[in-house]
Amino acid sequence: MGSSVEQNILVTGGAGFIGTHTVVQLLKEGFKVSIIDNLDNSVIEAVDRVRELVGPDLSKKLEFNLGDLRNKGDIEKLFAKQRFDAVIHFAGLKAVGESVGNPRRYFDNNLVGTINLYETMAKYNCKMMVFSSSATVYGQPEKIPCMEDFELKAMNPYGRTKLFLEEIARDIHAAEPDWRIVLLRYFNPVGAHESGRIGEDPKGIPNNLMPYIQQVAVGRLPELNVYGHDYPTKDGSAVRDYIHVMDLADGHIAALRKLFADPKIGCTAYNLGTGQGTSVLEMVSAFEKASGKKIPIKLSPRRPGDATAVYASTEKAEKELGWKAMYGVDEMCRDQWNWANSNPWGYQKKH
Ligand SMILES: NC(=O)c1ccc[n+]([C@@H]2O[C@H](COP(=O)([O-])OP(=O)(O)OC[C@H]3O[C@@H](n4cnc5c(N)ncnc54)[C@H](O)[C@@H]3O)[C@@H](O)[C@H]2O)c1
Ligand SMILES: O=c1ccn([C@@H]2O[C@H](COP(=O)(O)OP(=O)(O)O[C@H]3O[C@H](CO)[C@H](O)[C@H](O)[C@H]3O)[C@@H](O)[C@H]2O)c(=O)[nH]1
Repeated sequence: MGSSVEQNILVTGGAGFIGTHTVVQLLKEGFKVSIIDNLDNSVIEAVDRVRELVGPDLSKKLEFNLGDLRNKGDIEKLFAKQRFDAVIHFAGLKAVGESVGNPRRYFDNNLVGTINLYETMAKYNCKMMVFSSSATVYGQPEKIPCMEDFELKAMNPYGRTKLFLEEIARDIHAAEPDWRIVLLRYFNPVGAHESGRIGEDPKGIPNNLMPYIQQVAVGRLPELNVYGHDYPTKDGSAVRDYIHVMDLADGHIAALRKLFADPKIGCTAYNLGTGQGTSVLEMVSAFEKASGKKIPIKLSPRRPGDATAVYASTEKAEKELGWKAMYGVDEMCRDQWNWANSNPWGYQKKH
């Protein structure tokens, strides 16, 4: 199903985890794609794998630009040479712990980079944006499932950049109503493309659960620390809404189509989750089942700042974007393992 007119999309951070998976789907859906990425948290091999996955013909519609959103000139160069119909804005730093120790780096990268992007988009009259927000803007939710109209809170500098960037988007739209902005609040993206050719490849020791489990499974790490076993949940471990990265990628296509089709979209937030809560221990056992590997665990104290249970209300995205996650945790673990098993060191050739 290609789009009738070929639309040109700028994807910031397109070499990263969610970016690469989304670019594959965009190309398959008939969009033309330009990536801008400074490769701060990614490698060019990931973009090469995207080309390999979509094949030589669709690869002709993909352009990679090495550039940093903090340098307005890098963005300007792209807009000066071609017209973009919309921007999907993934580029940003995302490590919560690092943001606590170095908030200036987060404010500089995430806020300044995004403001430069808006300025350049406005200058070239490109006023459609899909922005990567996060369930982190719900803080420690008092009620679950999280609904888009809940009060928003930030728990750390990273979360504050997402909250500020949501507020900035709402202010820009309020002042200039011709902007169309979709804020996508991702829950916990996991899994990989079913081919096992692209996936998440964090630098250093992973902070997030699934990349950590995956590195235990391939023998890079000895055991998983399960942070918290005394939460008031079914098995004492914390509950999250894990979502397959390919479902997430398709959520971006749905958001783009909504932007193009609905002049009244304004600036609107949507949750991208499955609506299902899964505990850490349930995730471990689903991964063991998918991989046939035993994951040694150590029950450890709670991680500071973690919420007990977070999952999405998916009604608004279903109703207004016509999008619903298709995959469950078994498929997420199957594809995560497929990626890990064939790329134990990620995109590196060998350690
Ligand atoms: N993965 C998650 O758990 C999660 C959850 C909620 C929200 N998000 C958000 O989604 C977006 C994408 O996340 P991801 O998991 O793909 O992360 P990622 O780190 O894999 O991808 C981000 C990409 O942006 C690039 N980048 C960062 N700063 C840049 C800059 N100034 N200029 C150009 N490129 C830059 C990085 O090199 C990287 O390739 C981020 O904004 C993140 O905060 C991620
Ligand atoms: O080694 C680990 C890593 C994680 N966990 C636990 O696994 C759960 C999920 O943790 P993640 O770090 O994978 O994900 P979070 O829910 O903490 O946060 C992630 O998803 C959020 C959205 O909900 C934000 O976007 C945030 O930036 C992003 O890191 C938590 O209970 C955590 O304590 C472990 O037990 N051991």
